[in-house]
Amino acid sequence: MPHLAAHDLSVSLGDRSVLRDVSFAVAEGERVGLVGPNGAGKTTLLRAAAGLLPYSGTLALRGRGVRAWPARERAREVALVRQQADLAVDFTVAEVVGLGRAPHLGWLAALGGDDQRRVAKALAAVDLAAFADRPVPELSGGEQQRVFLAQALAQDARLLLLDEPTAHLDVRHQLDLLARVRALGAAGRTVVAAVHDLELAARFADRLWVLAGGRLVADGPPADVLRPALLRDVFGVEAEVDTDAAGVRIRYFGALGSGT
Ligand SMILES: Nc1ncnc2c1ncn2[C@@H]1O[C@H](COP(=O)(O)OP(=O)(O)OP(=O)(O)O)[C@@H](O)[C@H]1O
Repeated sequence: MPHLAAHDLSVSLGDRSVLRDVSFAVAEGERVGLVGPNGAGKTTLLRAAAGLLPYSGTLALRGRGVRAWPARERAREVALVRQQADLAVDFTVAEVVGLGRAPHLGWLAALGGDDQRRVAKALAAVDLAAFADRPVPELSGGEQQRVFLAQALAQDARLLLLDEPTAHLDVRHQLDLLARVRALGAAGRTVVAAVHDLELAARFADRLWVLAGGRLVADGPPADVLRPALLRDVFGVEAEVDTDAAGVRIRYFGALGSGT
């Protein structure tokens, strides 16, 4: 049974049809890169998969409709790391990551020894062990992003939905984070991550989904999907693509219609 599967999934927000007839299946342990132009519906797809949006069609987590799962049970199975999560309160890094343990604890129960160990492990996994006692609002955007990834890791969900996890990261932390995400897949976690940088997406993912105008227009191995014709038609850029054992490299010549 797929870990996550959709059939003719459609989502409307307000009176706008944002996802249309999207079908896919993700196996346990697969790493999917979700790419597409601004406004294509990537965030919406991730939020729907987390059970946060009404939809039509089917969207099943381990064979059961995502909205049919009791919220607490679903939170042990799925973690969504949003774009630019805002934190208004002055929690420390360790406290915020500790919140990821909530679905595993009794009502208002304190973290036990095992929870503390998982928090420490999650902090180490994102290279933030030294930041445990720092207030989160004082951290840089990229550091905060790693805190929220650590929170999802501490949550110990089998399915990680990541919305632009590398957006605020410097290049070392981008590569480092995606390598860690790859390792999570190898450890049996399923990852679906929206990533704007197509080369980075190709580097970590087994499979790319390309969304355009709310439709899934391509689904396959990165080297098959990232062809010049698709880059032109979907992303509006002229580019050359080299594929070899080291990965996919894209040389951009310019945006269509911009005269560059
Ligand atoms: N609450 C809302 N009501 C109406 N339309 C919305 C709402 N939220 C998002 N949309 C629209 O849905 C479309 C898809 O948005 P979404 O955020 O899923 O795109 P995205 O692919 O993640 O974009 P980006 O790359 O810019 O983050 C956009 O056209 C957006 O304007």
